[in-house]
Amino acid sequence: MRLNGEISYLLSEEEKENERVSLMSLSPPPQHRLIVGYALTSKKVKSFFQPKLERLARKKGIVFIAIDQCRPLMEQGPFDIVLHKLTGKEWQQILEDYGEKHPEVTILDPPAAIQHLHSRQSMLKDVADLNLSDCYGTVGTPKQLVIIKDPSSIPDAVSKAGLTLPLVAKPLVVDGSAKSHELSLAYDEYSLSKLDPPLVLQEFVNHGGVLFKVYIVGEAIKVVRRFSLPDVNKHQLLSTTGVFRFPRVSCAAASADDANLDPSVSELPPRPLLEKLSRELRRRLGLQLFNIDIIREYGTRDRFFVIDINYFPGYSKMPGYEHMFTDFLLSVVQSKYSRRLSNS
Ligand SMILES: Nc1ncnc2c1ncn2[C@@H]1O[C@H](COP(=O)(O)OP(=O)(O)OP(=O)(O)O)[C@@H](O)[C@H]1O
Ligand SMILES: O=P(O)(O)O[C@H]1[C@H](O)[C@@H](O)[C@H](OP(=O)(O)O)[C@@H](OP(=O)(O)O)[C@H]1O
Ligand SMILES: [Mg+2]
Ligand SMILES: [Mg+2]
Repeated sequence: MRLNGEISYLLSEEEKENERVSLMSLSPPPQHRLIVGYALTSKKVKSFFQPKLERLARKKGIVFIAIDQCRPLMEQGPFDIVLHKLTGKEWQQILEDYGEKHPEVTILDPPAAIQHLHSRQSMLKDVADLNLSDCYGTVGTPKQLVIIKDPSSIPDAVSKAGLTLPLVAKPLVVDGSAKSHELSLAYDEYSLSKLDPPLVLQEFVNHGGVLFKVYIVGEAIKVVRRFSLPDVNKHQLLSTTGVFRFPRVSCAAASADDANLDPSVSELPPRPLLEKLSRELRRRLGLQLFNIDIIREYGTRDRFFVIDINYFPGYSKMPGYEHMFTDFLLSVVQSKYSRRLSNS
């Protein structure tokens, strides 16, 4: 938190008392403002800054300031937190330089950690390594294969890797563009050579047409249901050939939370399992702001697969996001200050 635009490293006794009071009430003392600089695409600004977020933030003493990408970041601020979702090496370097020069500023999240989610090859690695299995269930990833080039080699590569059809073809790189979300479903081996690498081929897992999105904001998690692709039965598989593009089903505004669904399909994954998964992924990925797409294998109660992880997703679609997000921003700065207080 800033006091008259200065970094308040050395606190007087009175200031320490103010900080203590504010820590207890989870809001900054009145003369303090929590300054959050943000660098987001215009699409993200529009979806994220809903009036209810702006109102609540104002009430809690949080001020959002747009980072001017045409001016050096070093000349802007001071900020307590930098919130960002931009891609590109240049931006990554700017943020890394800024972080080195301003270690007192929390960068959400570190660019190198976000980078890990920009490739569908590395994205699910930590889930696979985690190999989570406990009394609540198992969490794995679908079998997948990366194809860098040469579409004609795909049928052979797929059969060598022992992948079972149908396969979901996903662009390898996830860079926020519409193209990186253009997915297709391939029903037969021959048609695979029509695909356009670089891509990831992932086994399609039947899951009853319902997907769970687990939104993570620091330590808080919230899970919602979304409609997903319908199951593919044996008959459809044998009688269908070709590669079919499909729209961004899980992103549609309509949620499946209120739909009248088969409980064996729609029952949320056990909370302790999701908490463990989220905690572990936060630690392994080094990220605080992401969501996980998870499905339950049809016909099972407790076999789950993570199919996608998104950095700084569409939080405004999550009920109550304004509370979760503002509490998180305050807690980030307050835990930083309580550490400083205990060291002073
Ligand atoms: N392995 C799979 N098995 C079954 N369905 C899948 C699988 N992979 C993807 N899907 C379906 O395709 C949809 C899109 O896949 P995915 O989430 O990987 O793409 P995305 O473009 O990254 O999505 P988002 O908009 O969440 O970023 C999923 O929501 C799900 O309905
Ligand atoms: O919250 P979910 O349903 O997961 O969907 C998000 C996607 O996963 C994100 O990839 C989108 O953000 P980008 O378009 O900035 O990548 C994000 O875009 P948005 O923030 O503009 O809504 C969403 O589409
Ligand atoms: Mg997804
Ligand atoms: Mg995604």
